Amino acid sequence: QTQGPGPKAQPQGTDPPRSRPRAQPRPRDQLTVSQVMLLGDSGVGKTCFLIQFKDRAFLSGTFLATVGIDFRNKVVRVDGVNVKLQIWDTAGQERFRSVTHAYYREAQALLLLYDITNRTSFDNVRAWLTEVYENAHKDVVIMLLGNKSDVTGSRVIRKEDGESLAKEYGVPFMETSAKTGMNVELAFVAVAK
Ligand SMILES: Nc1nc2c(ncn2[C@@H]2O[C@H](COP(=O)(O)OP(=O)(O)OP(=O)(O)O)[C@@H](O)[C@H]2O)c(=O)[nH]1
Repeated sequence: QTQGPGPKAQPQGTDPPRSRPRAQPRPRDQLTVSQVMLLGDSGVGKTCFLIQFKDRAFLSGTFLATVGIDFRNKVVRVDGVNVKLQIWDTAGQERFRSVTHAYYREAQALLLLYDITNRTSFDNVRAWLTEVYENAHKDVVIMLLGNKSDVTGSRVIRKEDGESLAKEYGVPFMETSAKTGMNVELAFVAVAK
């Protein structure tokens, strides 16, 4: 004769049922915070680069030089992990250098921009890197970006020149456009990674 369904007898000698373990946050749900600093000469497009990343917008024809430092947050997902980027947009003008210096040490990543239509901004990359090596944390992640790559007529810095300068300093390089959005997200994700 087969037994019908019914409550199963608790086997003798077994442990009492335990309460369910509290769910631990999986690594993919954790939020990592990283500080990223935008550097480079005044007018290379740092503020536009940040606005393009944050809002996917480009304010054409307007140039309001940053005063001191400004910052915005954005969360990016890298390899299944959420990374909150705290992005500091620094003033490129010399007179604000002492303000921005104070932030170097806290930065975990630096995006150093030059303008492909402006030779001086490219030549000044060496001076920016000297400042970085003197003031930033030794493990800081640095990336060199040739911005305004959407401009074709007045380009004065070839892509190869940017690549070889980056190679000389052992940093990764990309050409970007804060206007079209080309490589903007990619650059932030690369440093977040
Ligand atoms: N065509 C083009 N113009 C750009 C691009 N990025 C910025 N600009 C223009 O360049 C000018 C300067 O841009 P900003 O983003 O204000 O420059 P910045 O580096 O933040 O300048 P500071 O705040 O003084 O350090 C503005 O007139 C922008 O419209 C780009 O990718 N392509």
